Amino acid sequence: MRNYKIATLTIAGSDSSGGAGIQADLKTFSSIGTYGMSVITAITAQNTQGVFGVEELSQEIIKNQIEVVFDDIPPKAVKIGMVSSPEIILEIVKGLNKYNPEFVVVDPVMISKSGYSLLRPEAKENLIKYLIPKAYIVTPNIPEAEEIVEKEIKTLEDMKVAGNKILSMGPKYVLMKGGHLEGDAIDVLIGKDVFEIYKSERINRKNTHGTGCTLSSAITSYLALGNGIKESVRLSKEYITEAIKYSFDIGYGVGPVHHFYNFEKQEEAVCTH
Ligand SMILES: Nc1ncnc2c1ncn2[C@@H]1O[C@H](COP(=O)(O)OP(=O)(O)OP(=O)(O)O)[C@@H](O)[C@H]1O
Ligand SMILES: Cc1ncc(CO)c(N)n1
Repeated sequence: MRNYKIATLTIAGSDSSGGAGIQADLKTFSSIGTYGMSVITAITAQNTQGVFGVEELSQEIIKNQIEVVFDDIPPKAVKIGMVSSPEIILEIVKGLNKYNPEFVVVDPVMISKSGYSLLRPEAKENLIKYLIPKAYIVTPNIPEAEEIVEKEIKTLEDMKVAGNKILSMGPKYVLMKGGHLEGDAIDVLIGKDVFEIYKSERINRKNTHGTGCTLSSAITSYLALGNGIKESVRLSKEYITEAIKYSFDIGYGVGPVHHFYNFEKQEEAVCTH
């Protein structure tokens, strides 16, 4: 059930072409039915063909955005995406410590689909040491997980081993995303007493710009709306699978996934005035 009085926040980078980053996150929040807000960490000049420039925002304005948002509309769940520098990571961790949101979803964004690095190499240490331990759930894809555990991942068994290693770094749950392997798209959820496999058929489409951002924002929304972790991931996997199925050609490169908007009657949305 949608509830526009439940706020969700994305702390991430802007994608000027609207397919990934902040823009994908806000589209997902709206489509699932939470009130979306944003703290922008960096601006990327990006389109379906690649990333052509990045400008990080200052620590001051990032801190300022976090404080004014939390002081006015405390989000129930927060998603963290592109956080490119060690200093930006520390600023965000300070904010999380100050406000203690119930759910923190960390998508450890490192490299864009087009191969552009969105995390400075020197930021990896802070990501692992300070941000991942704050996560309720962390959602690495295969290359990100390989970078975090410093080991190659080729099979489902490798995914389990790496997932457990990441779990030992402090988050409550790890969702290992298998989109980069061959065959079915298999994601694995690992927690202390949780082990779940989410499987969908691989959809043969080139337009997968923003899949990771969309999945982690969907999890953020479903958690905020009161679903448990397994149900949140199940619903999010369903969301991303449909979004990829109906992705479309726009631009000359890797197009975006499609966000569905179900404009139900006003009275069906929970939104008391
Ligand atoms: N071709 C596909 N068909 C079906 N599901 C897919 C496909 N590609 C990815 N997925 C699913 O999409 C979700 C995102 O996974 P993926 O591994 O693509 O994330 P990502 O690499 O972080 O994305 P991004 O490049 O946007 O950061 C996962 O649930 C994955 O299983
Ligand atoms: C700003 C931004 N965040 C995340 C991604 C995901 O790769 C991207 N392409 N751009």
